Amino acid sequence: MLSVAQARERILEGVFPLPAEVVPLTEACGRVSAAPIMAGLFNPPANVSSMDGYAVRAADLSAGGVTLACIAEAPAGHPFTGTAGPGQCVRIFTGSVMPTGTDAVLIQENAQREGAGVHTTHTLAPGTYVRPKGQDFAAGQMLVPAGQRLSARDVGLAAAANNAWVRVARRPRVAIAATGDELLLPGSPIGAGQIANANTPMLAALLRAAGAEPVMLPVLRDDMADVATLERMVDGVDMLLTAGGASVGSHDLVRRGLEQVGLKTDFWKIAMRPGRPLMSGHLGRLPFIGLPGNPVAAFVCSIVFVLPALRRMAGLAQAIEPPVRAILGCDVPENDRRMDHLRATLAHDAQGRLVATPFPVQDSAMLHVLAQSQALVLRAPHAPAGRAGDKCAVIRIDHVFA
Ligand SMILES: Nc1nc2c(c(=O)[nH]1)N[C@H]1C(S)=C(S)[C@@H](COP(=O)(O)OP(=O)(O)OC[C@H]3O[C@@H](n4cnc5c(N)ncnc54)[C@H](O)[C@@H]3O)O[C@H]1N2
Ligand code: MOO
Repeated sequence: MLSVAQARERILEGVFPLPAEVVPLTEACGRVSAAPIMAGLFNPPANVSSMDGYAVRAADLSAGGVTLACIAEAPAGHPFTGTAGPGQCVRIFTGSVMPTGTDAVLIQENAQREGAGVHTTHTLAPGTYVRPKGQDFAAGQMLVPAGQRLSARDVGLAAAANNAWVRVARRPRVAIAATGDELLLPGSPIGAGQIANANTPMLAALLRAAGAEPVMLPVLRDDMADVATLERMVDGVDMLLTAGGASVGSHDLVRRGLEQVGLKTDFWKIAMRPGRPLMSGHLGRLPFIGLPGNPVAAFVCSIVFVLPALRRMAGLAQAIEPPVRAILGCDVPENDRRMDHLRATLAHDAQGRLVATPFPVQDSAMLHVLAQSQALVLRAPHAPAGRAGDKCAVIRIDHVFA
């Protein structure tokens, strides 16, 4: 059986960066830059004051005190067009362009205004309270490289650099089809043997939080012909996910149903818990991942396989997020040959270390446990028993909404 790492590599080899689109800056947060964001101007655009006060010539200020002639007032946005000569100053404010001839700012707290005169006993080094032109960035400078998920900070930076639009990777459109005769829409009257479909809403939410556009397909019956109709529902999508019908039961027909309409299965079954019956392949050129039906397995497989594939589609340099170091909060038994992903809470101990404590029952149908978990503790195949306090690696699942 393939290892988790091998399966993920195979999936990543079969997906490619999507074309770019141009979006208004206000829509850019969370998107991935598809071209470098460049500075269209200098910031600040000129030498500007960082305080309210008087633009002075530092050489004019002497230890014994001096009275300067205030020749103009130049608020931010209204630069003084003249020149301040020796013995002269200009009333300025935070953000005002430094008038020609001045080189320092006397803050108003250290000055006494006497009619047209400004008296001070303070001395200043040249450059005091002056932000030099381009201190933050220069015109033509690259500010954000391509292939980076844009933060609110990046949006502020791009705006300051006079960009109204940014080029970003198109959001991947991901079709999701749950399978199972027992599934009904949440909120339906539930009859004997029926359950509410948890996977479609959960996966749609996860995908949306990861920057993709979920396309929710109808629930498929446990019937090969019904599964085969999927082929007609995936026009214009970038990836197809199914959930359920992946295992060996005679009703688990996703693989066989899709193979009838051209699915080329790359692999089926991997050394992973939860998620052994994971499938992967291509339907024509469309990447396909068949998730197991148990909702916890479907979620964990999405974190481990689908999100990296989406990162690659978005053009992010790092498709696989490295696990985080933690220590175990309780003993764990030795592992078998399947890489395990134990649902766990996270806390900090007295030394500030991250402590991951797996739940005692790790059934892959227990959504309440999953919802209370903040991390998946990774247990390598054949890992020996672990003791509370031992180091471990975890995948955090407590980021916003995911
Ligand atoms: N004889 C074997 N049986 C099973 C094996 C095996 O290797 N040999 N593998 C087990 C493992 S591991 C998993 S995981 C499951 C995966 O099975 P399927 O992918 O075929 O999923 P289903 O049988 O369709 O459903 C499993 C379980 O999950 C419930 N389910 C399915 N879809 C949803 C949904 N959208 N919302 C809520 N719950 C859902 C379904 O009712 C079942 O209870 O197979 C094991 N069996
Ligand atoms: O993958 Mo299954 O989820 O171990 O139950």
